[in-house]
Amino acid sequence: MDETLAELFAVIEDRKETLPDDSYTASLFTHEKGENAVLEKLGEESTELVLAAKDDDREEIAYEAADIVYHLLVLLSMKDMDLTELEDELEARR
Ligand SMILES: N=c1c2ncn([C@@H]3O[C@H](COP(=O)(O)OP(=O)(O)OP(=O)(O)O)[C@@H](O)[C@H]3O)c2ncn1[C@@H]1O[C@H](COP(=O)(O)O)[C@@H](O)[C@H]1O
Repeated sequence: MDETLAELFAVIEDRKETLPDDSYTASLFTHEKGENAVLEKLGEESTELVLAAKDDDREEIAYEAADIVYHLLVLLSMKDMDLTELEDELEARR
């Protein structure tokens, strides 16, 4: 899981740097709404996750959770944070 997150974060950082035309990630970094675009996504997907959980829909829970994790990593990158800051916080709670 750590490796998956690290690889995804590296792709996000690359998209931020290179801004390819066909990249959804790049479109979040250049969105006219600024960081609100990713913040709105996180809000919408949190609601969708809650609904999936209430329905006991395991497939939908995994889908929405993945959407949230991806957009969370985009937010960290947007704030020029590193994945280790999240990992350090989680480690400090063990
Ligand atoms: N993990 C993701 C990822 N998760 C979600 N998304 C996009 O986030 C958007 C979510 O929007 P919506 O919630 O409106 O859409 P939805 O989830 O299809 O529909 P609902 O949940 O609303 O029913 C969709 O366009 C998804 O494609 C992602 N886009 C990209 N990635 C990763 O980022 C990499 C780089 O992608 P590009 O930047 O597009 O090259 C990819 O290889 C993936 O590894």
